[in-house]
Amino acid sequence: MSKSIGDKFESLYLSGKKGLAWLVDPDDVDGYTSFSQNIQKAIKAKIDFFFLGGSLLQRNNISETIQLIKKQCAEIPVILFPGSAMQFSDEADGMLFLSLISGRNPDLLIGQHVSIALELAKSSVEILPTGYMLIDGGEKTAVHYISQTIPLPNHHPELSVATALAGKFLGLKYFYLDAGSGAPDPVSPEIIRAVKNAIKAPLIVGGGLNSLEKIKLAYQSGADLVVLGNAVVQNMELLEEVSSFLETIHVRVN
Ligand SMILES: CC(C)=CCC/C(C)=C/CC/C(C)=C/CC/C(C)=C/COP(=O)(O)OP(=O)(O)O
Ligand SMILES: O=P(O)(O)OC[C@@H](O)CO
Ligand SMILES: [Mg+2]
Repeated sequence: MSKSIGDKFESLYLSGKKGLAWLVDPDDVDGYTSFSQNIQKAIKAKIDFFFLGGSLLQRNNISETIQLIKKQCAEIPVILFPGSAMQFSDEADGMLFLSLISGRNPDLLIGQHVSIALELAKSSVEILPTGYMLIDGGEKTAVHYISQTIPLPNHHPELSVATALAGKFLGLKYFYLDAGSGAPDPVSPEIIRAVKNAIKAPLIVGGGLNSLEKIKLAYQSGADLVVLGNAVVQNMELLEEVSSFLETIHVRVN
């Protein structure tokens, strides 16, 4: 792979272009045929990254899922978005090395990281040090429950800014604002805007982005990379809709 994933994140941030990631839940990967068809749709929609992971995975099929993706497209990077250190595969291109800085659960700030560090050092998986911040999306989501942490309020930007800045001062390079999967309210434009202005670094946004309008608003507020999970499970065509929208703005940017 020519450019590193970190470089790709940086260039989205620096160019003002917008990226799109599809979050694949390995538990949902059942039939080879239907998954293959969806991969084809994702390729056609020119997604930038596959994200792979879940709060609570039931099956041990991460490597198998990566192989299915790689068989059809070796070019689009597969990035682990792990709920725990157990969700590791050295067949991935990269791993969001998430530290849950919105919470005060030491295991998710540093514990899981220690348990996988030696294995990561031996692998060629690219490590992406990421400040992961849960934002209140109006409902308790799986990530809130599993992490046993309290999300940041969705309408109090100073708290999110202070949290993100602390992460930046600790050396984290990328930031992920997540309202939690299937959240009724996505991360608010004011939080996205305030965090982006403060950190001046690549910003990933996800959780509850289930319509083109919500996705556009996230991009316009400062998201460099949007992550879509549940909405795509319901309707694969959303990837194509977002892609068409991105083509129009990319034409305007250049
Ligand atoms: C860096 C290492 C080794 C581990 C990270 C450990 C951390 C900080 C985890 C954060 C807390 C957590 C449980 C995150 C999970 C994030 C994730 C992959 C969510 C995907 O969505 P789901 O919550 O599975 O959605 P569904 O319920 O819709 O499947
Ligand atoms: O499934 P959705 O709501 O798109 O959320 C994606 C991801 O950001 C959750 O961690
Ligand atoms: Mg899941």
